[in-house]
Amino acid sequence: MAHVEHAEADALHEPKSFLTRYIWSQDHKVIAIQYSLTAIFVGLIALVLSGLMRMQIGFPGSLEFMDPAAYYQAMTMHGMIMVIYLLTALFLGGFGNYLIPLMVGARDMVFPYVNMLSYWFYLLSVLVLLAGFFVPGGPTGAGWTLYPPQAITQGTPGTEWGIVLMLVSLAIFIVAATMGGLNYVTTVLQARTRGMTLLRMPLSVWGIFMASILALLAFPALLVSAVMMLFDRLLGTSFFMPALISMGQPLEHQGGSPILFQHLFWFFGHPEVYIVALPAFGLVSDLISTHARKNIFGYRMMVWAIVAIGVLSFVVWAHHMYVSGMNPYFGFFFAITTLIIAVPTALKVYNWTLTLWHGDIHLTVPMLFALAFIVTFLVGGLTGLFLGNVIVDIPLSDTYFVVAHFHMVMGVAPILVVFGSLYHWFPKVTGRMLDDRLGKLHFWITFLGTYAIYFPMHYLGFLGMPRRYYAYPDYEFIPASAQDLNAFITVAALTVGVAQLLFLYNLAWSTFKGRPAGGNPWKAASLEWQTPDTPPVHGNWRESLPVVHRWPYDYSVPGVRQDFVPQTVSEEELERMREADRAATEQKS
Ligand code: HEM
Ligand code: HEM
Ligand SMILES: [Cu+2]
Repeated sequence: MAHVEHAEADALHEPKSFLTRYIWSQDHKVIAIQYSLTAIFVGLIALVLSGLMRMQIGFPGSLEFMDPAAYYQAMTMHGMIMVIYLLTALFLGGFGNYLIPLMVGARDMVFPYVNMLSYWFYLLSVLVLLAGFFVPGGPTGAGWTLYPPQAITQGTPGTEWGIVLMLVSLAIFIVAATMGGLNYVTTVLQARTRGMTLLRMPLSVWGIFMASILALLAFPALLVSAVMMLFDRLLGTSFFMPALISMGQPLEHQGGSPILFQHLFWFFGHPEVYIVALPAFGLVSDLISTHARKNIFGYRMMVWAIVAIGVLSFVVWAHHMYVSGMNPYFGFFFAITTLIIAVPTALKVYNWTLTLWHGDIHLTVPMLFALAFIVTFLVGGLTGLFLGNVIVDIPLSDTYFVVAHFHMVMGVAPILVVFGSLYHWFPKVTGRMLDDRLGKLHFWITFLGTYAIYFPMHYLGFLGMPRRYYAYPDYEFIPASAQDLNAFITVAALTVGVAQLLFLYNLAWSTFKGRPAGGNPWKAASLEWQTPDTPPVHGNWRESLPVVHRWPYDYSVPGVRQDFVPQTVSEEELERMREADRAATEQKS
C-alpha cells in the first residue's frame, strides 16, 4: 500500500499541461468523465435508432428509408450499444472510475496509466463500431446476439463490412474492459485506506467490484467467439458454420456448430446482464440509505447476495436457449438454477423495502429515481420468473413479452439508477447542484412514459406478436387493434426520447450556472463526501489519507443531533458529539 500512502508518489502522474490534465489524463476522475460523456453520446445514437424503429412499428411505412434491412441494422446497433457501449461502459468506466478511489479512500486507481489506456481503447471501439454506418452495406443487421450462420451469410444486412467491424469493435472493447476491470479489482483489494475493511465498503463499491470480476470472467467467452466468427467470415474456417446451401449454391463451410456459438454467447451474455445489474444494485442501495436517512437493512446479507448472484449468473446461461432444441434434462437443470438466482435477487428487494420502512424519506430527485427503480425491477424480475420456466417460456420466447421483460429489467431499471446516481453525485463532480424542478419533470415523464411503453408490450407478447419483425401484415392471430396499441407505444416512446433533452439541458446549464453545492449537500456519511476539496483535486486527499472508523450507513444514530456520522468519525469523537448534544439540551430545559 506504500505506493498510494504518500502524496509524493502521486506526483509521478501529476498533470503538467492542459493536454495531460484533460486529454491524456491519468486522473481517475477525468477518465470517469471522459467515459461517461462518450457513453452518453453513443447512448443518444441508440436512443434515436429506437425512435426510428418505433416509427416503423407504430406507423408502418412512415419513414421512407426504413426498409427491412435498415430496421434490422437499427435494431442490432440499438441493442448492442445500449447493453455494451452505454450501460457497461457507464457503470464500470464512468461510475466505477469516479467512485472506487474516492469511496475506499485511495488517491487514484492502482494503475493510472492502464486506466488511461482503457478509456482510449474504449473510444477506439466506439469509433470502429460507428464506422459501420459509413461502409458499403452498412452496419450488421444480425441482431445483438449475432447468431451464426445468419450473421455472416449473404442475405443478412451488413455481411460485407458491418459484421467485421462489429466483431473487431467488440474485441477492442473487451481489451478496454479488461484493463479497466483489473484496475477496479486491484484497487478495491489493495488500495483501501486505513480502517476501510471489506465489510465497511459502501454497497456501490461491492456492486462494481463484483461486476468487474464478472466482466473479467465472462468477456473472454465473447472474445473467443468474436475471433472465431471473424475467422469463419474472413478465412473460411468453420467453427460455427455447418454445411449450408445459400442462394442455390453450397457454401464452402461444413461441420461447424451454430449451437456452440449460442453457448459461448450466452455464457458471456447472461453474466453481462448482471454486469449491468450489480452496479445498479449497489448504487441504488446507497441512494436509498442516504435519502431515507436510515442504515441499509441487512448489509451483510446484501453483500452476500451480490456475491451469490455473481457466482450463480455463470450457471444459468442456457435459459436463453430453451427453444434451441437442447436435451430436455438441460432445460430442467437451467430452469432450476434460474429460479434459484431469484432468491438472492428477491432478498435485495426485501432489504431495500425494509431500509425504507420507518425511514425519514426525502423525496429528492435521486430518491424518486431510486424508488422507481425498485418498482420497475420488481416488475421485470417477476416476468423473468415466468420466462425461467421452460414450459411457460416456449410459447413466449421471441415474442414482445421477452422484449418487455428485458427492457424493464435491463433497459429501464438500470437507466433509472444511472439518472438517480447522476443527480446524486453531480454535485461532487462539479461542485454544483442539478436543477431540481427540471429534474422532477424529467423524472415523471421518464418514469410514467416508460410504463406507457413497456406495459402494453407484455400484452402484445401474449397476443403472439413476434419480436424482430419489421412489419405484421396478414397475421390472422394478431387482432387489428394491436396496431393502435403499437401507435400508442410509439407516441410514448418518442415523448420519453424527447424528454431526455431536458436532462441534457440540465447537465449543461447546471455545470456552469447551477446552485453551488458545498462539499456534502445530501449530508451523506460515505467517504467520497468527506474530501477536503469539492470537486476533489488530483490525488483526492491533500497530505494525508482519511482514516475510517465505521461503516458508511450511520444515519439517524441515537443520541446525536446531526443525523449522520461520517465514516471518518471515531468512537471518541462520536462520544464527544453525544456529550455536547446532551449538554445543549440540558441547558435549554
Ligand atoms: C429473476 C430474475 C430473472 C429471470 C428468471 C430471467 C429469465 C429470463 C429468461 C428465461 C429469458 C429468456 C427468454 C427467451 O428468450 O425466451 C430472459 C431474457 C432476458 N433477460 Fe432475464 N431474467 C431475470 C432477470 C434479468 C435481469 C436482472 C436482467 C438484466 C439486468 C435480464 C436481462 C435479460 C435480457 C437482456 C434478456 C433477453 C436477451 C435477448 O434474447 O435478446 N433478466 N430472462
Ligand atoms: C425509450 C427507450 C427505448 C425504446 C423505445 C426501445 C425500443 C426498442 C425496439 C423497438 C426494439 C426492437 C424490438 C424488436 O423488433 O424485436 C428494441 C430492441 C432492443 N433494445 Fe431497446 N429501446 C429502448 C431502450 C433500451 C435500453 C435502455 C436498452 C438497454 C439495455 C435496450 C436494449 C435493447 C435490446 C438488447 C434489444 C434487442 C435487440 C435485438 O433483438 O437484437 N433498449 N428496443
Ligand atoms: Cu439470462
